Amino acid sequence: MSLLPVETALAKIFERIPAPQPEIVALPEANGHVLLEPLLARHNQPPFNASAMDGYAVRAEDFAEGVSTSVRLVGTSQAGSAYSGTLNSGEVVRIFTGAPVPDGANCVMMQEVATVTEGRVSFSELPKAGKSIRPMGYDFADGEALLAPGTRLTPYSLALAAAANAPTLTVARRPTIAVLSTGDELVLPGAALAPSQIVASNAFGLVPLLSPFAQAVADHGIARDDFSDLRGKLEAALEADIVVTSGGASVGDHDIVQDVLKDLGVEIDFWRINMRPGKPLMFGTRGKSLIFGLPGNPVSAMVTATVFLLPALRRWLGEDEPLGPRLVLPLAEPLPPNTARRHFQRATIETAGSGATRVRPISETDSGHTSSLAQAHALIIQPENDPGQPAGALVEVIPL
Ligand SMILES: Nc1nc2c(c(=O)[nH]1)N[C@H]1C(S)=C(S)[C@@H](COP(=O)(O)OP(=O)(O)OC[C@H]3O[C@@H](n4cnc5c(N)ncnc54)[C@H](O)[C@@H]3O)O[C@H]1N2
Ligand code: MOO
Repeated sequence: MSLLPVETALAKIFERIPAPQPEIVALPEANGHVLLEPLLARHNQPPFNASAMDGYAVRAEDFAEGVSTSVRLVGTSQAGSAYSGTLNSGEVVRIFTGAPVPDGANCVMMQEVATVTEGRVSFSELPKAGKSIRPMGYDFADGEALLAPGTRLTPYSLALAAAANAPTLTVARRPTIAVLSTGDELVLPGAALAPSQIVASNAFGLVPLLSPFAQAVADHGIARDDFSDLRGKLEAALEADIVVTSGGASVGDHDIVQDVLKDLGVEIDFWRINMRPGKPLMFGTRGKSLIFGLPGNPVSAMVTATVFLLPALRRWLGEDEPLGPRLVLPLAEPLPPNTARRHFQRATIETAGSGATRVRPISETDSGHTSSLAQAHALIIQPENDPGQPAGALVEVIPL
């Protein structure tokens, strides 16, 4: 049986991902979307030379060492209401944080160093040109490209978009996703378990894992290992851009997902990857729909979703780095030798007393062992046939 290398499988998936489609979203709906057009500043920020302090706007040259130390208070500039005149030699204007610096002034002295007596102001420090002034356009200039296409929008970048006066953004349309669990033995959480029944847990991890990248993730529930039940439920699921099944992906007599998919006209691109957990992953397409047949084992389902589906979704959205974040960290303890399959090993990330961050493999490797996956902070990517690594060796990890 030949098993497909992980990279080949990813490349085959990426080949089937459509080019990103534009969609315009208002800022409050834009978090997590990926920009398709650059964010361009629609004005200078700040729009005028602005004071960074509550204090007094002065001409620094009036205070050159040994020269006049007291100036005459002639007015006020506050946020939203500027001082209209020009500051002349020997004059000072009361100013507040964010307010426009009057023409002629080139320095703001904070009020803590000012003394005001009978309409005149003196300072305990020497004013210097440029002090406590944010020049017009200091943050960004009108027309400047602030965020590039491919940027995933965060609360930080959305605050920037608002500051740039952009009420909407052009982003990539997100796919709709249908999740379908398969298996005669499955019951929903909360039910009383009859003998040989298993709680269907996969969808409860997959839906929140995929949701940040999707327009909607619909849980289509459980299909039985019965051709017509599975066919009907898969047919409905195929309305979505992406269909994700779990279970029935292997070689058992009840593993009929692939047969039903073929019957529905799905073209299978590949089946079985050279990795553990997750070997029986299946991928195919029908028209515009992509179908991922994940293994039923709970750890295999979540790991294959992390290794293949998340990059597929990032690619769909046109993200810069479709593989997502990767770290290289030293091992906190030795990593045992690997088999011929690439191993995505559960691990915790810890910060030692010295402050060094290290990754500690979790010895549990069973693909049905959900509690160890829940404890893991990362997956160590251990290459095929790796002879094992000593503590301190650097390994690549996928943070979870
Ligand atoms: N003879 C062989 N047997 C198996 C092979 C093989 O190559 N030859 N591969 C093994 C590997 S590796 C995996 S992974 C599993 C995957 O099997 P399936 O995708 O067919 O999964 P099922 O048999 O349906 O279920 C496996 C296991 O997971 C439980 N399960 C299923 N769905 C859910 C769910 N939604 N939530 C929680 N748990 C679920 C199910 O009850 C089984 O215990 O095949 C190996 N066998
Ligand atoms: O692919 Mo399986 O996940 O090794 O049990």
